[in-house]
Amino acid sequence: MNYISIKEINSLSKWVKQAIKIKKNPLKNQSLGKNKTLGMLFFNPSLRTRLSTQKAAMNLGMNVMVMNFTNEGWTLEFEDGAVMNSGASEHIKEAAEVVSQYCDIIAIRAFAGLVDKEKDYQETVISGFLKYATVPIVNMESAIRHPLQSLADAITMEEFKPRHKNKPKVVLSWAPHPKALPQAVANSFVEMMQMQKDMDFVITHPEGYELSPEITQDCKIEYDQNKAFENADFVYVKNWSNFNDYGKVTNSDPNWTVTAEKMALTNNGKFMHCLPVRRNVIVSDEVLDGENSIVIEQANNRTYSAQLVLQKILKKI
Ligand SMILES: NCCC[C@H](NC(=O)CCC(=O)O)C(=O)O
Ligand SMILES: NC(=O)OP(=O)(O)O
Repeated sequence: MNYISIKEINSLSKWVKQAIKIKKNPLKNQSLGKNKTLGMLFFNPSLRTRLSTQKAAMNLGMNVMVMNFTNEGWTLEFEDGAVMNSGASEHIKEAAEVVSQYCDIIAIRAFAGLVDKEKDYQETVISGFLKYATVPIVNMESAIRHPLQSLADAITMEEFKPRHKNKPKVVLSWAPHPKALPQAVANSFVEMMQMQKDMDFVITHPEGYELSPEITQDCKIEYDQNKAFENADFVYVKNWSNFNDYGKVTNSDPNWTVTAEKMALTNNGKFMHCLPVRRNVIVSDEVLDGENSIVIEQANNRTYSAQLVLQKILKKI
């Protein structure tokens, strides 16, 4: 079993319940991972993913090895048949086979390069590991998906959803950012929301900032952010760079920053963000520090999302 996309989950509501159960007693399965090794490979920086996944593995009694490829690993080649006479020192074929001998599970973080859309949306790095590794692979944010994050988001919404309402309203809102960021978090959030049975979902972003239509499918899009916020129970905020004008920042309109005035349009809505977040660019201090901000608990749930995934894989190996 691999965990590459949230679509791998057969019943989201069951998984969320299981994760909440783990949260109540995280050390219950301490012998499950005994003498098993998790290898965590990072091609990009991380705080939450690195520590929460390591924590989850430790809760299961696993050994953990972490490697940063950004400045410590050989530059890898992913193309079959490549003549390796320039930058890359090692082919994914050897690298993945070798790491598989040291680890029982390999977890990988490799963001989109945001230059070559086709390459990013083909998931070159994670596909290379899937092809050549001989052990299960866990996605810790690939070019186009962040399924450990969206599982944690689903857990968080289950904990905080208003009990009196049978169909909470959830808004995914784009917000400005100075740098070009991947679409992965937004893509996985959309895919997770499509699996929710009893939630109203709307995406809001400036015109031209549409995510991949293959991801959003028939999701409702509202270009007026204020309208989208009306009566929302959850506001999930995230910047992404342009998918059509690929990887470009074509809009940095501060009117899209989430402020207390905008949150006042909601149904006492909760504010969510995967973090790290740029204060007073994505969201005002007032909202982020306010009582409806659930970002810290959301980050806490990353441990139980990762623990559930590792637990399921360990039971199968
Ligand atoms: N894993 C959570 C988000 C990671 C990444 N954010 C970032 O790179 C933010 C960096 C900055 O704000 O400088 C993203 O958007 O996919
Ligand atoms: N939310 C998240 O994935 O955070 P990190 O990038 O710090 O791991």
